[in-house]
Amino acid sequence: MSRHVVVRDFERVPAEILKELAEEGASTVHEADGRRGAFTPELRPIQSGARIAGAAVTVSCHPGDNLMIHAAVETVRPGDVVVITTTSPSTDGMLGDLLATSLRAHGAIGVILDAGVRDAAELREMGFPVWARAISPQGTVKASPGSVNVPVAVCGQVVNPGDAIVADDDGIVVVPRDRAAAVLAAARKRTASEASKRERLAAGELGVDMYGLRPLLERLGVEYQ
Ligand SMILES: O=C([O-])CC(=O)C(=O)O
Ligand SMILES: [Mg+2]
Repeated sequence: MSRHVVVRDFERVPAEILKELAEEGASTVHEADGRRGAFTPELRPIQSGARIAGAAVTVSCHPGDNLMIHAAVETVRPGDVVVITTTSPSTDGMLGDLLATSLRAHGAIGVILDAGVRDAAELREMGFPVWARAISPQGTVKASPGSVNVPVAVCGQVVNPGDAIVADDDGIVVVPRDRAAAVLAAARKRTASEASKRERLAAGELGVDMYGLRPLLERLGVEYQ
């Protein structure tokens, strides 16, 4: 039988860094990390306008079974984002307002769920953000072992416990813990340069001039008629 574990303690990206990563948002953070870390876009937010960054608590569940989400709750610390996946694809509604209430009571600020979510209206009402593969009433059981706070692969990315998860209306990005401070510095720079570009574009300046793209268009053989 394979070994299943619940890891209680691990290092997290510091809260000051997470707070600022949330302000930068998923797309900027992804660019700032050399276009790394973006989840493929199958997981969609069930609400709009939520923008969070937190340290990952990871949960690997048997499909159709939410036992390990319950086991994960006591490992959550304030500010964490719970990243849940299943060992084979599932859209069953593994988490709803009750589990969200329990996770929130221990400090979770949101959930990334590579499976189905339910009680969508109640979750929106609670203001508890969830990104999920599906919304589904399909219930799940509590019967199979899994693991908590081990590395998980979700939507093309590996998430280690304690990594930074940044999620908003654009999607989800993971930043490895040891790169988070450097990525934040790069994101700040990018945001500053975007502010001046935004002003110039609003004033009518053309991207082809601002980015110096005319020689490129010419080199590529694009003819103006
Ligand atoms: O209880 C469950 O299995 C999932 C759910 O609906 C909830 O957390 O509210
Ligand atoms: Mg429910």
